[in-house]
Amino acid sequence: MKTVRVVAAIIKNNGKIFATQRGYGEFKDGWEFPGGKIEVGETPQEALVREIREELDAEIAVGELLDTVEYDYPAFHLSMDCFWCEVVSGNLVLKEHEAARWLGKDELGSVEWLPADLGLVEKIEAEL
Ligand SMILES: Nc1nc2c([nH]c(=O)n2[C@H]2C[C@H](O)[C@@H](COP(=O)(O)OP(=O)(O)OP(=O)(O)O)O2)c(=O)[nH]1
Ligand SMILES: [Mg+2]
Repeated sequence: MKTVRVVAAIIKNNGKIFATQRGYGEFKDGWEFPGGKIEVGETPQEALVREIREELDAEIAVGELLDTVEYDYPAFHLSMDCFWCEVVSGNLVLKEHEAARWLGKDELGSVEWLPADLGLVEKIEAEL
């Protein structure tokens, strides 16, 4: 099976996490952490800065790696590095997503996360 290497931003502010709802494609309407596929020649951190510019029109500071999610979808293996991040500038404009919410510790279970994200969400909950 092919492996898809992805980076995701766990954007935190005031104890809340920024969750986004996918606006197109196979996983449309599923909730995720913004980010995307690492391109050839990029470090994971560089890819994440680029993806957040593209998807949210914002500049972030990439902090520590929280987890690397390994998950088998029917059509591919997902390997996703998930970093704690903070917004440095910009207003988080939804360029590709259909919705977004800031979720506190007790609200993390209130959206329909993509299947690969469930373990990660528990880990975030434990650390918030
Ligand atoms: N960004 C992101 N992708 C996730 C998460 N969970 C999860 O299973 N995925 C999957 C969905 C996609 O198959 C893949 C990442 O794709 P993506 O659609 O964000 O990639 P991208 O931004 O580069 O978009 P595209 O140009 O390929 O359409 O990882 C998550 O929390 N965040
Ligand atoms: Mg994306």
